[in-house]
Amino acid sequence: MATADVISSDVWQVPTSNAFGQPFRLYDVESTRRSIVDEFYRTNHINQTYSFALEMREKHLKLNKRRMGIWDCCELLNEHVDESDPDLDEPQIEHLLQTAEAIRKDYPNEDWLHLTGLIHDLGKILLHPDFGEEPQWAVVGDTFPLGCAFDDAIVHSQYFKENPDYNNPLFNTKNGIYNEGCGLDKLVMSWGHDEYMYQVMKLNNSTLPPQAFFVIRYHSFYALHRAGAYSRFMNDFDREMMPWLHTFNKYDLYSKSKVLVNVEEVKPYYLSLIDKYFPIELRW
Ligand SMILES: O[C@H]1[C@H](O)[C@@H](O)[C@H](O)[C@@H](O)[C@H]1O
Ligand SMILES: [Fe+2]
Ligand SMILES: [Fe+2]
Repeated sequence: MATADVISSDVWQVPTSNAFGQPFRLYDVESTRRSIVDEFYRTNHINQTYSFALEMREKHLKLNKRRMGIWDCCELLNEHVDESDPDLDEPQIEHLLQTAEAIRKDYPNEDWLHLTGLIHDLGKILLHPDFGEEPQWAVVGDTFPLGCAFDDAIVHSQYFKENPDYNNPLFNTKNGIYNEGCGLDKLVMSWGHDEYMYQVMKLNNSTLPPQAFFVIRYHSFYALHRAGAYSRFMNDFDREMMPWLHTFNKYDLYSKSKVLVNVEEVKPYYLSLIDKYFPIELRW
């Protein structure tokens, strides 16, 4: 049998361009999604203040909006497209499965990391009417700490000039209200799907390992995991977790593509992982 024309590879291939044929995470050049993404970051940077983040914690961490299982949430998220993303305009369930399947190819034995891929963006459910239909700027996009100066490494940092915290002397010094080495856990991050999902996992007693919690909580903190900004706030635990965040990011970012995963085909495998690490029904 002739097999020479079948190119198969055992490792997942990192693509060189996104679904629109451009490099990933280009925010400053003309691109298909530029105006949507630009406007997204303008409103995000103006409105994400320290007090707003605290208000949103108060509003959403009671987890009194809905009861459902992890897979139900994946399906519910299907109708939403992320306006902050220059690299993808597919429904979210595809992004979740693309991430998880790419990880699975390279780390066949780390089932917890497959499931982390599947669930990492489920916090975007805050866009749904049952959760108050939060605006995109309060749910998606990169995250950053509040209560200290905004770093230039944050995407579109020019828009922070109109953020009320920018001129608040309590918050606008280098370290603001924090001490170096205090640990990332002490930082109040801009509100969004990362922190929400981290808390959902924690408050519903997921048995996933600490690495999974860390990855989900900080996967949008590009200023840190890509540029090293704010690393002065890390403690030993954070430094131990960090390599997993770097590994995860490769699959989260570069698996975005127009080649879609067949949902029904992989569903039984992911249902078995959900069953292993989560209760049947969670509070959201
Ligand atoms: O546009 C994307 C998207 O919203 C992702 O879910 C988030 O994790 C990224 O940080 C962001 O750049
Ligand atoms: Fe995300
Ligand atoms: Fe993602």
